[in-house]
Amino acid sequence: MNAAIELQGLSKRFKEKVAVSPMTLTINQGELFGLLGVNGAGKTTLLNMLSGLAKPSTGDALVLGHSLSKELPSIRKLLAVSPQETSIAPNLSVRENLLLMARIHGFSKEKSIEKTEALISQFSLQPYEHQRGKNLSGGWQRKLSIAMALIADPRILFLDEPTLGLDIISRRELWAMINKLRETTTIVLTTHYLEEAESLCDRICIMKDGEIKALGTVDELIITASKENFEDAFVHFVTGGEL
Ligand SMILES: Nc1ncnc2c1ncn2[C@@H]1O[C@H](COP(=O)(O)OP(=O)(O)OP(=O)(O)O)[C@@H](O)[C@H]1O
Repeated sequence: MNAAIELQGLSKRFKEKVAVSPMTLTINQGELFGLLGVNGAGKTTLLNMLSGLAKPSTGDALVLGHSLSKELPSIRKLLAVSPQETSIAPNLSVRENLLLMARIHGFSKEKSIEKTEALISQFSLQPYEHQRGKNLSGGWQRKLSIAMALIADPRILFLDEPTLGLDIISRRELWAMINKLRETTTIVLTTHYLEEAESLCDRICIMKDGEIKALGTVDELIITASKENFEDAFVHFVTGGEL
C-alpha cells in the first residue's frame, strides 16, 4: 500500500513547551486515520505542521512523496484542511463562499461556477445556497466548510473535529458524508468523540503530551489494553494504565 503521509521525526516546540515530540508514523493512501487525545495532546499542532501553518522544529514528512521541508507549494496542492473554527465568510452566501474559494485557488470564472455547482449538488446544499454563512445551522456550516476544503480536489483532507458541538442527527449526517468522501480521499480526522472514531476510522493514533501512546485499529487497541471496550482502552492509554 502506498503512503499518503510519512512522518519522519517531525516535532514542534514552542519555546520551552514540546507540543509534538519527534513522531515517526505512516498513514496509507485511502485510509481514514483518526488522531485522538485529550486537550493539548498536540493533534492540531501536528496537522498545522503538515499543512504548512506551523514550521516544524525538527524532522520532515513526506506527503504523497513530497518533502514538507523542501516542497511545501506542491503539498499545498494535494492537501486541504477543514479547520476547527469555521472557515466560512459570515456575510457571503453559501454559493458566494464556494465561488470565492474557487477563485482563491485560481480557477477561471467558468470553472469556479462549475465547481460550485458540483459541490452544492454533492453536499445537498441547494436549499441553502443563497443563505448567508452566518445564518446556517452549525451542521450546515460544517458541511459548507468541508465542501470549501474540497474545491481543488485534494488527495488528502484534514478534518479537525468535524462534528464538534453538533447534535446527534447532524453528526450522523456528517458521518455518512465523510464515509462517502473516503472513497476518493485519504482523510485524517481529529475528534474527542470516541464513538465517532470507532464508527469511522480504519486506524487510530492516541496522543498525549505530544507523544504517540497507541496506534492500531479499534479492535487492536482494545486487545492491547486488555479492556472490554474502546472507551476503557482510550482511558487506559491516556492515563498510562492508572484508570
Ligand atoms: N502557538 C502556541 N504557542 C505556545 N504553545 C502552543 C501554541 N499552540 C499550541 N501550544 C501548546 O502545544 C500543546 C499542544 O496543543 P494542540 O492545540 O496541538 O493540542 P490538541 O491536541 O489539538 O488539543 P485540543 O484537543 O484541545 O484541540 C498545548 O500544550 C498547547 O498549549
